[in-house]
Amino acid sequence: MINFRIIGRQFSTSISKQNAIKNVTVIGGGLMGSGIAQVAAQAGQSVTLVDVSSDVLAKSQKSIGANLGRVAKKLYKDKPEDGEKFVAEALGRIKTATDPGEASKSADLIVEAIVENMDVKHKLFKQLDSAAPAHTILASNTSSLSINEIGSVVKRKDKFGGLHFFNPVPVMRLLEVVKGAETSEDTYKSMMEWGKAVGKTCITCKDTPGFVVNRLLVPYICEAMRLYERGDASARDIDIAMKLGAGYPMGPLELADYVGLDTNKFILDGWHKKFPDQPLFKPIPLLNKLVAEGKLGVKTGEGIYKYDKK
Ligand SMILES: CC(=O)CC(=O)SCCNC(=O)CCNC(=O)[C@H](O)C(C)(C)COP(=O)(O)OP(=O)(O)OC[C@H]1O[C@@H](n2cnc3c(N)ncnc32)[C@H](O)[C@@H]1OP(=O)(O)O
Ligand SMILES: NC(=O)C1=CN([C@@H]2O[C@H](COP(=O)(O)OP(=O)(O)OC[C@H]3O[C@@H](n4cnc5c(N)ncnc54)[C@H](O)[C@@H]3O)[C@@H](O)[C@H]2O)C=CC1
Repeated sequence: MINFRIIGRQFSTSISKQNAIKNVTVIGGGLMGSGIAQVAAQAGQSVTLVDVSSDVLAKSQKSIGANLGRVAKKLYKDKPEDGEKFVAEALGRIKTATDPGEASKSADLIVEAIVENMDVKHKLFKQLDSAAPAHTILASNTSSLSINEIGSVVKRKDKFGGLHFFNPVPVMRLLEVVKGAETSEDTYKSMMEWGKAVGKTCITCKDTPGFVVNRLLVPYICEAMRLYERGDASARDIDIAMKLGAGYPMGPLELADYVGLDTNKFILDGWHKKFPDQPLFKPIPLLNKLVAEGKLGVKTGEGIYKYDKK
């Protein structure tokens, strides 16, 4: 087992002996999917990364290469040639594809990380359920939707659950493993073992809105946006306050841009629809305006803040 640290966080690239999952298909090559593909490949697994867009896949491969380089720099500080080998080998384990059905045929585990929309996820999971072998576990990386509701369209309900990663996936050490009402004990154990094998500390959570982290974090981010919208403090000062006053690595408004304002809006709108009386889930005009203008945060070069385009 190789252990290493990044900014004080412990990582491991071991493959657990009990982990029977060797072939992983990740659907969605955006922010989260590319990170999930990276950590699985780093752990020695064969990965197929799927997206509807070839352009997205080309961009993902580029960012995975760069992020593997950051990991290698720390892992092989004194042996850069070994670092180059590590990057090349991990990249070599990642194939890309645009057809989810075809890419499911050899998967032991499929992790879905596409847009946060129930209808789109349902359509995809129906297709995956009919294309994947009987033993394949299907999991969603949803931030806020119900695992039971997403899984309602699959026949293999015992082999369906939630695997919720955090952004940036290669750095954040937590994985929330979510048991749906019909997730079997075997599936749950396999998901926990796989999480450990890709270097994460796993916690278990029931299928409740936002699981643990987002149920606490999303209302916090939303309250910061409302504070800013009311003009109570500037964006910079709100972020400085939470970094220096509460010890957070990023302020809430920086974090909103980092997660993606579209994702924040998908989460809030979904919860508001389900729980219309909960004041914490009420729509935020500023968020709606920025998303309508295509200002989605870091990924589009502008959100609450402006960013240099790469
Ligand atoms: C919406 C949801 O459903 C759930 C969510 O994900 S909610 C969001 C959860 N995430 C957070 O809360 C993130 C909070 N922010 C942080 O932890 C930190 O600001 C951060 C790790 C993102 C960046 O840290 P930073 O110190 O500000 O910046 P930076 O110097 O670029 O990165 C720190 C280190 O991480 C490494 N790093 C950052 N991103 C990386 C990546 N994608 N891959 C590999 N390494 C990475 C960098 O190489 C750097 O390493 P060194 O310090 O050794 O050079
Ligand atoms: N952004 C974040 O910080 C986090 C997001 N999540 C969740 O992960 C999921 C993905 O989020 P992001 O990676 O941020 O989104 P993103 O917008 O960066 O990536 C989504 C990708 O899915 C692709 N896609 C859409 N429909 C598809 C389909 N039918 N088949 C294949 N690919 C398809 C899109 O082309 C896009 O590249 C969402 O459910 C989100 O809620 C979970 C944790 C953190």
